[in-house]
Amino acid sequence: MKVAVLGAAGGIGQALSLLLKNGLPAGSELALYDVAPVVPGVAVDLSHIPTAVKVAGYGKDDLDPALAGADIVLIPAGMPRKPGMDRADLFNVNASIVRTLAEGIVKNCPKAFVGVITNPVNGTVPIVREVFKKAGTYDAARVFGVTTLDVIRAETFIAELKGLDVSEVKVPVIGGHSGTTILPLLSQVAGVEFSDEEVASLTKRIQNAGTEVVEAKAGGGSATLSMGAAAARFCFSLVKGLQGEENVLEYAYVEGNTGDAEFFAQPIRLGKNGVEELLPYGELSAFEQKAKDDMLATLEKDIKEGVDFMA
Ligand SMILES: NC(=O)C1=CN([C@@H]2O[C@H](COP(=O)(O)OP(=O)(O)OC[C@H]3O[C@@H](n4cnc5c(N)ncnc54)[C@H](O)[C@@H]3O)[C@@H](O)[C@H]2O)C=CC1
Ligand SMILES: O=C([O-])CC(=O)C(=O)O
Repeated sequence: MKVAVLGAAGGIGQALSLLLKNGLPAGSELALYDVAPVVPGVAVDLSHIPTAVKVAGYGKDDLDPALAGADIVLIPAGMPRKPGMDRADLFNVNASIVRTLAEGIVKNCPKAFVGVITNPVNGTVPIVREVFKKAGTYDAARVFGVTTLDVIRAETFIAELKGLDVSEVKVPVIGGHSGTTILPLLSQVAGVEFSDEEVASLTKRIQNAGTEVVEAKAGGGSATLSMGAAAARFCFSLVKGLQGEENVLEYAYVEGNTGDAEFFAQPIRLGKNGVEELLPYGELSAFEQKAKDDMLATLEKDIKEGVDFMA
């Protein structure tokens, strides 16, 4: 198993790479790519951890060898937010970074599973699709926008509020990955009752959790450690699917079949081919139905921005 992390020297990249070094199956290879000159050092540093995962660092001009033969590619490359910015404000800088990296994937490992972390996810995932389409190698089952951070935040906040064991809390989060496009389905959380006020305030907190971190970091970036944990969790699920484990379920932003928007985060079953099955997100409460109807125009605009960038 070879996993490539593109943007590996960044805040997310380093946290994620550490978790992968400690958690990938024995015999795996971890390829760390970044344009920042520190990346070989990050690889050397991680290589001193005694696990059976081989780490190599690749600088600016070595995207091709970093990607050659990769089974999974995770992309946390690009600029993070500062206070006062929306994720959409990152599009101009990050769109071309994602395009360049996707072109490298198409050239070197067109069958890899691609997990896109770079914001704005709502628009960067369509860019990856368009790059693959141009090359004639697009497979919707292999391209994922990583929305796992929304899921783990929802689990954490609900467990805190209700005094539950967080490992037992499962929360569906659908839609996109910014503001109101993030839609937690609190009506589907098993064994928990919420008042209308709790639904309203928890939904808002989950939607604004990224901004909560951006403001607390006061200009020093956005979520990196929790995102590293979220991306590692998603990657380990991809690995389990690849290895033939059954019933590996996750939520991710994919070109799916909900009929809501071209790309939409929904439940998926992972397997050897990536998305083995697109699953329905089930029944929505009146609150959730309205929130979904209200956000679709924003999500569609975000998707169109990515598609138009490649036109
Ligand atoms: N999907 C999600 O839930 C989340 C997404 N993000 C996004 O992830 C991205 C990265 O965030 P951080 O790690 O905090 O930023 P960072 O600034 O700490 O790291 C970004 C890294 O990308 C590298 N980079 C820039 N251009 C590159 C290129 N062409 N090829 C390879 N590497 C390149 C930089 O050198 C840097 O090391 C941001 O766009 C951020 O908004 C952040 C948190 C959650
Ligand atoms: O808020 C941001 O800019 C980073 C992000 O996507 C998140 O933390 O969910």
